[in-house]
Amino acid sequence: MRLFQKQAGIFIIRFTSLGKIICYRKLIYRLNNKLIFIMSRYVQLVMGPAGSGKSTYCATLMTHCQNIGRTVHLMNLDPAAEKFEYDPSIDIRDLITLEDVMEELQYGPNGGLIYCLEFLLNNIDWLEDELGEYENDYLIIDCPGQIELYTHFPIMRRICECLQRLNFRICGVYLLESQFIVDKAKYFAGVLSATSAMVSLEIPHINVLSKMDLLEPIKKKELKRYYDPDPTLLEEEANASMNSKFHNLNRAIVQLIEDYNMVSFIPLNINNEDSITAVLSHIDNAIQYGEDQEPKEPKDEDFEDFEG
Ligand SMILES: Nc1nc2c(ncn2[C@@H]2O[C@H](COP(=O)(O)OP(=O)(O)OP(=O)(O)O)[C@@H](O)[C@H]2O)c(=O)[nH]1
Ligand SMILES: [Mg+2]
Repeated sequence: MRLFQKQAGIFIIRFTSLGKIICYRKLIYRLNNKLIFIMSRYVQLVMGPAGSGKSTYCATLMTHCQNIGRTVHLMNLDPAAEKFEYDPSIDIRDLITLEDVMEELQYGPNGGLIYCLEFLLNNIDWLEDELGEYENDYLIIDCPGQIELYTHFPIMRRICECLQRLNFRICGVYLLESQFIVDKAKYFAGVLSATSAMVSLEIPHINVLSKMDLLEPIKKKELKRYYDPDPTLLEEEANASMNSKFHNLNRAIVQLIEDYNMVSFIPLNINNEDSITAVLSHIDNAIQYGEDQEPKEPKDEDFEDFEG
């Protein structure tokens, strides 16, 4: 028997990292004439370019969370995904698959993917049903690798709005491959794509440098400068290695990076437990995980105390 009775919701107003205001609903339950807040639900939206290591990151986090006793669920948003180390609890392929769209509508892979996600938005009640009203929920969402989904189509934004309506606190986790970042031009390109996702989604956001285990020690040292770099210094270095006609562009990018104050990256070595713990604690901090503990449904023996 369910002991809690849902009573109402109150609206909480918070500021995002961009200084924008977000508003979410917190449920209030009644138990023996006492009103109790129910803890928010949490979600990591794992994004990044194709092949950046999103699915591997999701599997690594699932294993890590199991080891530390945290219950998390995988959700797959990639209609073209083939297989997963962990079975997704929610899977867009149960609604629509890229293969069917390409076969039946003669779409190419990229157009087909956009079609699938727009189909999801047009059937958002399917997603809402799948997400349900579970308490104490923590989801890790594996997203497709097409960055246009986060940058110029409002698809991911609408999915985030749906999650926020259902009381999820979302952290965007944007993966970039560490090998590419040591090249300044690629660093700027990576920062721009991550900034674009952050600005369009307006959710707490962290950048992760993936595949650190593949870097040679000498490159790792070099990369440290990029974790929290001085953009002006980077501009000087980039200018030194680029044609002068790009200098104004470099200046503009550096200005943008400074304005949004988001140049920091967290390195992730999936073979190192401390590295995984560090990434998770940054995310916990961003979504204030565990800040408000949910009242657990009392066991029979505890219940006698409640009744006095
Ligand atoms: N050594 C190493 N390989 C990795 C790591 N992360 C991913 N890979 C490899 O990189 C390739 C791509 O990884 P995925 O996790 O499938 O990347 P993805 O971002 O999910 O790719 P898409 O879904 O196609 O966009 C695979 O061959 C992985 O085994 C990592 O941290 N270390
Ligand atoms: Mg993947």
